Amino acid sequence: MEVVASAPGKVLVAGGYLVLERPNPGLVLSTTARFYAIVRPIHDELSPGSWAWAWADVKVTSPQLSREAAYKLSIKNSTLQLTSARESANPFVEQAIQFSIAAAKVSIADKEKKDALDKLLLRGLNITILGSNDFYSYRKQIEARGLPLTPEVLLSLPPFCSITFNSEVANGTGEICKPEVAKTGLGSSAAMTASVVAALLHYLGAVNLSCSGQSSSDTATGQDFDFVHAVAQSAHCLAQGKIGSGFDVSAAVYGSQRYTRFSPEILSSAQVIGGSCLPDVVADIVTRRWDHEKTQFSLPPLMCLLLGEPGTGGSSTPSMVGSVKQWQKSDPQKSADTWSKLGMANSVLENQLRSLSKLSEDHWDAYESVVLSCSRLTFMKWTEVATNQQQELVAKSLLAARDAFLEIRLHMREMGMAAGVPIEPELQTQLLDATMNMEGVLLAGVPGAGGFDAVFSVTLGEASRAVANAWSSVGVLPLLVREDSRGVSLEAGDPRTEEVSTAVSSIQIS
Ligand SMILES: Nc1ncnc2c1ncn2[C@@H]1O[C@H](COP(=O)(O)OP(=O)(O)O)[C@@H](O)[C@H]1O
Ligand SMILES: C[C@@](O)(CCOP(=O)(O)OP(=O)(O)O)CC(=O)O
Repeated sequence: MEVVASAPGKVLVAGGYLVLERPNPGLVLSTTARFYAIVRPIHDELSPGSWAWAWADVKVTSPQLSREAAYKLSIKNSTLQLTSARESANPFVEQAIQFSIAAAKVSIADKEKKDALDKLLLRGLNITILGSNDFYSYRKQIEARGLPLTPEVLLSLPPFCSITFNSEVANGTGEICKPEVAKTGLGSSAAMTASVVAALLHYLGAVNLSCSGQSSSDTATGQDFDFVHAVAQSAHCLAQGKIGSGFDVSAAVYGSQRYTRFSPEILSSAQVIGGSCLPDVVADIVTRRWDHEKTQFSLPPLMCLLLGEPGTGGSSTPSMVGSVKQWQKSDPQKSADTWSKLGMANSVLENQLRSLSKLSEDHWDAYESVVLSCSRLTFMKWTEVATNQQQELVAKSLLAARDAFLEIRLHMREMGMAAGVPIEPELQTQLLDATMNMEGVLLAGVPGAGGFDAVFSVTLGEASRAVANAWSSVGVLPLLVREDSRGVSLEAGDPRTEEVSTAVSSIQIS
């Protein structure tokens, strides 16, 4: 018996910083970049007498990191003890395993089923973790080999490539920092945690994800998904050592959405885990009333999400959040004013994108013809393409969405300036302005907390190709990631065997 579950990476297109405070929403798109967790037993059968054992074996393999970790699992406490080298540890995976097993035990009341669960655990857990190439940056390797910064080069990489590390850097104290995986900013830890939790909870019979279907609207309200979310969110916060807004975990579980954060008090028991035992903490967490809100939201038809890596270096979200919070304290009036303007602009953007989705449902022909015509024109000519009332509505909404986004960027820049952090750095501003002035471009911005990470664009029709070419020519690497509104999903099998048949694998770059 083998269970394979996957969860997507995210792009926060609007609501950065504000989403940290309830009830401000964030608009988050889930992506085609996915993490996969494969769970199978280590032993095919339970050896006689082993039912009385107190410990089970757990093996976690990360082929891309060439890493294998071995643990002993306490059947009574659901806790793990690392038995392999310390370097093999992975806090996100460890918390995901411990929380999932404890949660599965809490969710199963029936004595016979509890015994069956213990027997399954005693057969050991063999967990394999794989992340799509899209989560990792290959820019440096591409440049080092003198290859062009094009999506075609990325496409030629074998799937689930081994991961390269940023070079070790001294941190000023003479200490050598731990090398960090070079990332593209799609929320690898959240997607990885969600995939492990989903696969384990399904494997242990605590949830049934088999009917997860293809559309996120089928799954978004399911109790099973709420259970996966509560467990994944708690494990992720504990491993991360901080409570962010949680939009990344929510997108990994439910897919694209309008997200309002959970009240951080829900995790108060998880924070004091040092004192209380894990099963009690998990019993508390899964019975809490989780108050996060996720409403259906995704890009309207014929729109495309494109990401690019400018390669100007990464940024640290926690320190940027710290600076913004500091500014809120030191200048409450001005910061409240900027937040209120940002909140309004975010809401206009959301409403315009919603009305575009609605127009596409109600008046498809008008919608299609305007969007496709606009995809070949710069925004200044967009009103000219409308020849009837419905078409005019579509063109007006496109322009209103664009204006709202320009306003968002303006206030994000203001916020960055006031807080002393480069939320939309000057170099990015030039790139984003140039992109937003191209034919068929609706939006171009810095996702999430902003900074020097990836940039994104939302384009119309086939315009993404020209944008990708333009980005390549100015040294911005267009990524292969697109929007995919699906959250957690059960897979038919090991993604490596599925992808082998389709992959166009020519050059080895790692
Ligand atoms: N393919 C992989 N297999 C196992 N662990 C991985 C893999 N890719 C990333 N990780 C782990 O995921 C974590 C990423 O966490 P973090 O740096 O917080 O990233 P993010 O900001 O993307 O969430 C790290 O602990 C890293 O070791
Ligand atoms: C500032 C934020 O509101 C958004 C940060 O979004 P990013 O997408 O930049 O996040 P990371 O993947 O953690 O770097 C913080 C939050 O909501 O937790």
